[in-house]
Order: sequence, then structure tokens, then C-alpha cells
Amino acid sequence: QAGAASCSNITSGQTYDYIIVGSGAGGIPMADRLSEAGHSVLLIEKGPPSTGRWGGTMKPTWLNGTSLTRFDVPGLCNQIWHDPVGIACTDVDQMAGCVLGGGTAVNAGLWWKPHPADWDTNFPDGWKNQDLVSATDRVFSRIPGTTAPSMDGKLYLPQGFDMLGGSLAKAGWKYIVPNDHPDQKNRTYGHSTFMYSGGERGGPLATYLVTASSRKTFTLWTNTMAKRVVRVGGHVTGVEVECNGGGYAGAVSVTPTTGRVILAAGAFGSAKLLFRSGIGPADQLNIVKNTTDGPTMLSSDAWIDLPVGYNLNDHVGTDIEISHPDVVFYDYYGAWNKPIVSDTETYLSNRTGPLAQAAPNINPMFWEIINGSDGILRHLHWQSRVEGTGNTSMTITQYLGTGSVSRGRMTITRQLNTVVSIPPYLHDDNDKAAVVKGLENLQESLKTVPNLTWITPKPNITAAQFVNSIPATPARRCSNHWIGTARIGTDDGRTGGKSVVDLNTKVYGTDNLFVVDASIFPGHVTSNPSAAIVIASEHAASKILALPAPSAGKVGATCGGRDWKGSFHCEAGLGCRAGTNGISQCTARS
Ligand SMILES: Cc1cc2nc3c(=O)[nH]c(=O)nc-3n(C[C@H](O)[C@H](O)[C@H](O)COP(=O)(O)OP(=O)(O)OC[C@H]3O[C@@H](n4cnc5c(N)ncnc54)[C@H](O)[C@@H]3O)c2cc1C
Repeated sequence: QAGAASCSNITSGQTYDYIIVGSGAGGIPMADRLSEAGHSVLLIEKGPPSTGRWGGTMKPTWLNGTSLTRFDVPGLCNQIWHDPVGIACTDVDQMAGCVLGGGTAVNAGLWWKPHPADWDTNFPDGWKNQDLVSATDRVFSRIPGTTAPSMDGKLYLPQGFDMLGGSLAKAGWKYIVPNDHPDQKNRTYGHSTFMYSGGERGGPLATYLVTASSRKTFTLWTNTMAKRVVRVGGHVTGVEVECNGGGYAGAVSVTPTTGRVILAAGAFGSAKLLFRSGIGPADQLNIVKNTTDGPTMLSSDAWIDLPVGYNLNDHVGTDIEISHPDVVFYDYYGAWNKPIVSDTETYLSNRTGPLAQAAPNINPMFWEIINGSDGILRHLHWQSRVEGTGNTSMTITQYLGTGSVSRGRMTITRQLNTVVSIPPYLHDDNDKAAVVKGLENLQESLKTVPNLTWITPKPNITAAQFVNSIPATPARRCSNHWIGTARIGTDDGRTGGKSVVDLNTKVYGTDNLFVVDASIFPGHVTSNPSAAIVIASEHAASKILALPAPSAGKVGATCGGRDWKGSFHCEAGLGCRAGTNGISQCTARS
């Protein structure tokens, strides 16, 4: 691969049919689909390269002399919590990956085919489960995922899985191969499924980005931060960028008339870009106005009032801890600088052993659906890992997903950082009741398991007391599965609705600005969301490619200016206003 170019040579004046901001779960598949369709595509990523294939360099000494980096090795995925400098986003008050690949470069690789209700419960028409079938098939044909990441097909250190899975089976829970039965999420359990391939990270970085990069029409800039989009009324002409570490700062333009910009900078990053581009609630735009952006920000008469940042959601996480003498801890944290040498050797020679598995030995997964007194079915995903207060501990996190109705809000500060100002956790009684009921059901299922000790909660407090005792704050309940800040729907947010983008993922009030990432999800999915985000990106790509290009005289079409010809007049009611590059566009007169 060519790797990534820097943004220092922007002045060439080249334009792109599509500029995509952000190379995560949403951005990479989109870049591939649009370039595959023959368009010129620029993908802008503010972070550095991550995996070795793309020129990444960050690694522990035992990887020196190999092409691998910390991002490639599944057993090093948790290093993000110890050593996030230069990797985690610094403008977000939550953990997020600001490197090539975004969350898909730093995450634990958990990879799930969505339950039908993940789409049917929250998404609008055109985005229901039946509409997503071909996108899902495309994603899983490229990234099938595996329950046995080690290349010898063995599961290493399976004691936690065996003890807990065996206990659930005795209590009547059913074993499934999860991605063979995505619709079976009620009292089922199975092995964790990861997007890993060949004993390495895999995922979008190893598939979609590889095919995109093989095309001459595709360009990737890393270490390049998008500041805001350049727009005239509802028409976007380009993106203002700044090279990290200095260098170029200015605009890069889309193809006049037909070019489009797609924001895929994540639930915080895309919302922030919208704010800085004068799109969002007035209270947030007024904050931006009072920052260093102020002097060059669009004037308030050009602001588009949309509920960006509302509808924030995350899986509410509730951690419990058990211990059992059969469980065996593996020191994945030590694998950075004090690894077990024989394990590094087997990993390096044939991608086998514990280091081919995600830290900290994440297994098993189990699921239950709780029927609320409000008639809503709420999905619980339980995620087990072998770590805790002792060497035989397992910590199990319960996520409340599909069906949850609590929402929060993200906002921006005067330092242009984004924050969770209203945490989205457990504002609703039935959301809380589902969390409590799920815990009670698990306690019941495990109550006769010999030698199993409950560490948290202790046996002398009720599930409800326990759930209430944990603050509903990101510090205690966060799952790093942030979504929802630019919701998709037919209810246009400019006129009192909740939605920021329409069914084609186009921002209301614009004719060529799109958002395609976790931000558009109206509500949560059952399990870890990255596969669902990739599927949504595939689906959005089909919708965007099917949109007609703006035709002569319509909003967005080139008009007047240098290229004035008869066919460059605007339709009645539209004005011809200056854009960048000396080319003007037809825009609404308002
Ligand atoms: C530590 C951690 C572990 C996780 N584990 C899992 C898991 O095991 N399985 C799973 O399914 N999900 C997991 N997730 C969640 C999952 O990774 C995210 O939900 C997903 O990556 C979000 O996709 P996205 O496209 O919305 O944003 P991201 O993947 O975050 O991508 C956004 C990209 O945009 C870039 N960007 C932001 N602002 C700008 C800007 N102004 N200019 C240029 N570039 C910009 C960022 O650097 C980033 O690369 C985890 C998340 C974290 C943080």
C-alpha cells in the first residue's frame, strides 16, 4: 500500500467528488464504495497511521523488526487504557480513537450481526431490517468475523467460558453460534465473535481501506484535521483543514456543482464539525461564536437550527464480579513490556496462542430480552472478561441496548472540546427495571453453581439497591458506544422534529452535506455497535450513490462567475452566489 499522504501539498487546487472526514467504522466503508463507483474520493483523518499496513509505528519492543504495531495484535488492544497518548482523542471527554481506523483501530474487535429489532425498533422506513439485508451480507462477506481468532482454531484459556457457559446451560440458557442466529438473543449464550483475521486486527482497515487504496481516484490524508465545512447557504463547497504540527491551513474543495462532503468523524467529532459549520442549536453555535472560530464563523443569519448533540446515547454498563477457582487469569497488561516469551514466539511465528485473542480474555457473551411494563422489549447483552480483584475473578458487564429510551446530550465548550453534559443513563424507570431484572435473573441462574462467589454485588444487598448505588455517570456506566448526536429520521429538526439527517443521511437544510457514522443512530443496538455502523455506512453509500446530481439551475448547480453561459442561470427564486474557486452556485435566497 502507498500508505497515507500528508496534507501539506493541498495547494495543488485539486477538487474531489467526495470528501469524507473521519476514517472510522463509518468513513472507511463509505470511501471504498464511493471510489468503487468511479468517483474521486479524499478521506481525511486527523490522527496518525495505526496498523503496520498503513505505516503505523507504535509498538512494544517485542514487535521491533516486524511490520506489526500495537494495533495489529489482538492481545494488546487494552493498552489504550494504559497508554492513550497520541491515540485517544484529546477534544472529547470520553475515550475515542483518533487514529487511522478510529474506533476500529483501538477497539476489542467484537463483531456482531445485528438483531432484527436493532433496526426495526429505532430506525425509520427504508432503514428497517429487511432493507439492510444486502448491506449486512456485503459487510459479513468481507469481514465474516471469527469465534476462534488464534490461527490454530483453538480457544486459549477457556476456563472462564467453560465455567460460566456451562452454568448458564445448566440453568436452561441455550448455546448458539451468535452470528449464525442474530435473532436469538433471549436467554442464549455463545463465544465472542471478533472481526480479527489471520490472527491480526482485520476489520475495515484490512478490507475496505485496502480496496479503496488500490484505486487511483482515492486519496488518504492522515494527521489532517477538518475544522469545518465551507458552505454558501445550503451548499457545501469544501472543507477547511489544518495539518497537524503546522503546515497548510486552508480549504480543500469538492467538485463544483456535484461534489459532496460526508462527515464520519464519530458521534462527538461529526457533531462538533456541524457546530463549527454553523449547524446546530443556537446555544451551541453561540459558544462557538465566542471562541477563536468566531471571527471567521458563518454569520448567524446563515445558521441552520438543528438538534445536533441531543439524542446522545450509549449502552448503560453495569459491572458485576464473580470468582470461581477454575478461572485462570492471563496478564494481558504485562504483555506490553513483560510478555511471556513463549507466547510472543508462537504469536510471531504463526499467529497462535493467547496474544491472538482480545485482551482480557473476553468470553462468554450472553443475552436476555426483558419485557417492560411499558410494553417495550429491552435487550441486554452481557460481556464477560477474565479480570477483576483476584486471579480467579471474572468481571461481567451488562449493557442495556435496543429498547432503552433514556437519552442525554453532548455539548461544546469554549475550548472547542466536546463533553457529555447530560449522561444518557437510566432516566427512565423501565430502563432501570430492565437492568435490575436482568441482574436478578442472572443471580437466579447462577445460584447453585458450586464454588462460585459473588464479589459484586455482595449477597446481602438486593439487585435494585446495587443498581441504584452506582452513579449514572460516564465514569461508572460508560461503554464507549456513543451514538445518536445527528439522528436520522423524517422529522426535520428545523421544524420541531428530532432528526438532523434525512433518509439519505443528508443534513436537513443542505443539499450536499451528509453524516454517516454512529451519530445517525436513533437508538441503541443490542451488542457492540461497530458492525452495525459499517452496515449503516454500506447502506448509506447505496442511497447517496443513487441520489441525482444537482441539475442545471437547481440548488447547488454552478452558475454565473467565470463560466457564465446560458445554461448556468439559476431557476426562479434562487440566487447565484459566490463560492470558492471563483465558481458560484445557485442557492436559496433566504
Ligand atoms: C476503547 C474502545 C473499545 C471498543 N470496543 C468495541 C468492540 O469491541 N466492538 C465494537 O463493535 N465496538 C467497540 N467500540 C465502539 C466502536 O469502536 C465505535 O462505536 C465505532 O468505531 C464508531 O464508529 P464511527 O465511525 O462513528 O467513529 P470512529 O470509529 O470513532 O471514527 C471517527 C474518526 O474520525 C476522526 N476524526 C474526528 N474528528 C475529526 C476531524 N475534525 N478531522 C479529521 N478526522 C476526525 C477520528 O480521529 C476517528 O478516526 C469500542 C470503542 C472504544 C473507544
